[in-house]
Amino acid sequence: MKIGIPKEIKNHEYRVGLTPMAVLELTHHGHDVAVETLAGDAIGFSDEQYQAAGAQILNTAADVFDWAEMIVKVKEPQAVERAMLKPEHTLFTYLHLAPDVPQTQDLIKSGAVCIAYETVTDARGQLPLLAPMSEVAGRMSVQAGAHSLEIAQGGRGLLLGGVPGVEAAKVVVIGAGVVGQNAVAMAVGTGADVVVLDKNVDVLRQLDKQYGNRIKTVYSNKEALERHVLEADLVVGAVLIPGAAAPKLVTRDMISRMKKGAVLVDVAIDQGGCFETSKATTHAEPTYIVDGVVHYCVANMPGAVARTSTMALNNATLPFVLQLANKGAKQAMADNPHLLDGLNVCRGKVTYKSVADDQNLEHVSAEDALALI
Ligand SMILES: NC(=O)C1=CN([C@@H]2O[C@H](COP(=O)(O)OP(=O)(O)OC[C@H]3O[C@@H](n4cnc5c(N)ncnc54)[C@H](O)[C@@H]3O)[C@@H](O)[C@H]2O)C=CC1
Ligand SMILES: CC(=O)C(=O)O
Ligand SMILES: [Mg+2]
Repeated sequence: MKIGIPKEIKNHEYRVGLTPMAVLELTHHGHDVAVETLAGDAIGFSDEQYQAAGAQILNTAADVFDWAEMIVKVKEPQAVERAMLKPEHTLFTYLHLAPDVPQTQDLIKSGAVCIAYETVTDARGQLPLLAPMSEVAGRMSVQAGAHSLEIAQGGRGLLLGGVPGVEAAKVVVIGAGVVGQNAVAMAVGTGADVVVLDKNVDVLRQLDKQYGNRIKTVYSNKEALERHVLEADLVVGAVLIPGAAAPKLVTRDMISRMKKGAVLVDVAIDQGGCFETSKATTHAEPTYIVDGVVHYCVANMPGAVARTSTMALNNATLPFVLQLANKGAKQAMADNPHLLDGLNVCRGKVTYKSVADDQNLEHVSAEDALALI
C-alpha cells in the first residue's frame, strides 16, 4: 500500500504520524511510504533518516495526499487538509468529531474512510490509541496547572506542595481514567492535597488501594463535585464518554463562585470540554481568565513534548497501521472488531453512534458501512 505522512499543521504541533523506525517496519513489509519534507524535523527525525528507512520525501502536503492511498497523521485534519481528501483515501488519525460539526461535514463530503484513533478499542474495552496521549496529557496537566497558579499567569500565587509550615494547595481531578490517574500521580508527587472524583467506583477502588489515605476518592455527584470544586486551587477536567461530547460538569455559576486565581485545566477540551466556560486554546496562547479563574484548554497538549509523544503514539498505532496496510482497510476492519470501532465516517456515512447522535445525523453501523468500501 502507498502510505503518506504529511507534516502536522495545527498550532505548535510537532508530532508526526510515523517515526523513521515505524516507516522501516512498513517498507520491510513491502509497502511504499512518502513523507512530506521536514515532517519530523522539529523532533530530530530528519528527511535523511526517513529516506534511510526506505521512504521517499515529497515537497508538499498536496503531493503526499495526491500520491497516497492511506494518510497517517496525528491531529484531526485541518480545513486545508480536508479539502485534499478523496474517496480513495483511508485516513487514520485522531478526529474528535462529536463537538466538531465543520470537520464532520467535510469528512462526510470527502467520501474517504476515516478511522479515529480515539475510538479504537481493545479486548478490555479500553482505548489503546488514546491511552498513550492521555498518559502524557495527564502528567502535563499538573505541570500546566502549577505554572498557571503563579501570579504572573493570573494564578493565586500558590506552590502546589506548599512548604514546611504552609499548607499545600488543593488539586481536584474529575475523572479517574488514564488522564486522571496520571494527573493524580503527578499531583501526589508535588505534595499537593489531592481529591479525585469518578462515577466508576471500581477505578476509585483501584486508586484507594494504590494511595491509601494519601488521596481522597469521591463518588462524583452534583453535590460532591460542587463542594470540592469550590474549595479547589487547581481542577483537572479528565472525563470521557467515548466518542461523545464531554458533559459540562462544572457550570458557569460554580466557576463564578470559585476562589479568585484558581486554575482549571480542561484536558477533555478535545471532546468539547467539561467546564461550561471552556474554549479550545493553543500552545501559543494556552490560557485565558473568566471570573478571575485561569483556564488552560489546549486541545493538543502532547504536541508540546512531541518527541516523547510521537514515540509513545507510534508504539500503539503501528500494529494497526500494519493491519490496514497489509490487508487493506476493508479486510483489516472486517477481521478486527477493535479496529472497526475506530471507523467514524465511511463513504459519506457517519458510522459512530454518539457522533451521529450529538450532531443529529443519520447513523449507519460500521459493520454495514464496510459494504460501501
Ligand atoms: N487535551 C489533550 O491534549 C488531550 C486530551 N485527552 C482527552 O482527555 C479525556 C480523558 O481521556 P482518558 O482519561 O483517556 O479517558 P478514560 O476513558 O480513561 O477516563 C475517563 C473517565 O471519566 C469518567 N467519567 C465519565 N463521566 C463522568 C462524570 N460525569 N463524572 C466523573 N467521571 C466521569 C469515566 O468513568 C472514566 O473513568 C478525553 O476527552 C481525551 O480525549 C487525552 C489526551 C490529550
Ligand atoms: C488525544 C489528543 O487529542 C492529542 O493527543 O492531541
Ligand atoms: Mg487533542
